[in-house]
Amino acid sequence: MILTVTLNPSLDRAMEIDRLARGEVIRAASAHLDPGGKGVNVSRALLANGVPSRAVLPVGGEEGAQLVRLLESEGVELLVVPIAGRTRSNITLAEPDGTVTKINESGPVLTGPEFAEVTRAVLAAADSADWVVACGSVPPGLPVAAFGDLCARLVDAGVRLAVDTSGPALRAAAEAGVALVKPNREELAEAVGAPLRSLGDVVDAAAQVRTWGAGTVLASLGADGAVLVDAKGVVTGESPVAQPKSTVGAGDALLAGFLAAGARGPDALAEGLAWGAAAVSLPGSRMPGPADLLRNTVRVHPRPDLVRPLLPQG
Ligand SMILES: Nc1ncnc2c1ncn2[C@@H]1O[C@H](COP(=O)(O)OP(=O)(O)OP(=O)(O)O)[C@@H](O)[C@H]1O
Ligand SMILES: O=P(O)(O)OC[C@@]1(O)O[C@H](CO)[C@@H](O)[C@@H]1O
Repeated sequence: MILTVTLNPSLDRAMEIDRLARGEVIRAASAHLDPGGKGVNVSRALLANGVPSRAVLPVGGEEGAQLVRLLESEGVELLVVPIAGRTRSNITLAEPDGTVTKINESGPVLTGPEFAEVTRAVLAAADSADWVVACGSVPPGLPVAAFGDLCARLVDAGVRLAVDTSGPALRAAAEAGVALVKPNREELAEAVGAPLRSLGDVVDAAAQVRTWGAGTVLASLGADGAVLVDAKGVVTGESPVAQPKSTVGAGDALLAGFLAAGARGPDALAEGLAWGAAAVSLPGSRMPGPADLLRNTVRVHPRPDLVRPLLPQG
């Protein structure tokens, strides 16, 4: 069983539009409402592929109730912690050329007592988990140090902990000695304070994050694929997508596939890439199931060309 923790979940509203024109009324061609938040998405992807998972999430207000209803209708096993604040709604605007504009609310305050309740739920359920996966932004009101303490408590308890977050929380997780971090290109560049222009830059940055304490770095690079750096070395890979629909949640699908396939080595990276590419081919934050996975388009490189430049950033 893989336990996910989403401290700042969301309702994800995605709309397909012709063109993002500032200051105009834009008519959406279609709209999707999905349960959202990075850990929530990891649980949804695992469930869609028959891997047992439970999701811990604080929820509040009408939006929170709707989020719970959506997740229950998908069959996601939940450990819900009620909070006073209102669960956020995040908006995605997707254009035909694959450009995605995302507007995320900061989310409700998570108070000290509410975080204590989340911590209690996580520690109680972690005993029976193969992995605990803590993902997404740290909500307002919660000090990064408190998030770091949660990571340290789980690591001290012998839990295999994977973290996908950004900014100071990413560094706090690495310093707590988590088994795995999954930054994307921007998050990794911000963590090391330098732009990443080639695969070699990514490998160097990942190596730096490992010196802070993280065991494995799985760096996701959008259309450039992903880079896996661990004690055994470096593996890279990619899986081209002919018609990207929405990249939202692709990183969560990549992480879910990597964990589902054992979380080490080229085979797990290849599985993660298949899940990430499949998520990109689906609209909104929809997570792929077995019928969406095209494993034969995945390429992994145990001896990668590290001078290969990355695609220019949009
Ligand atoms: N345009 C694309 N073409 C092919 N594969 C893609 C594309 N975008 C993303 N992917 C796949 O999805 C994975 C995750 O993408 P990305 O690096 O954008 O994650 P992310 O920023 O963490 O996403 P999110 O936070 O929305 O989950 C990549 O490693 C890659 O395998
Ligand atoms: O604001 P955060 O917590 O960083 O990210 C939240 C979010 O953008 O991440 C998921 C995609 O990975 C979406 O479901 C959700 O809206």
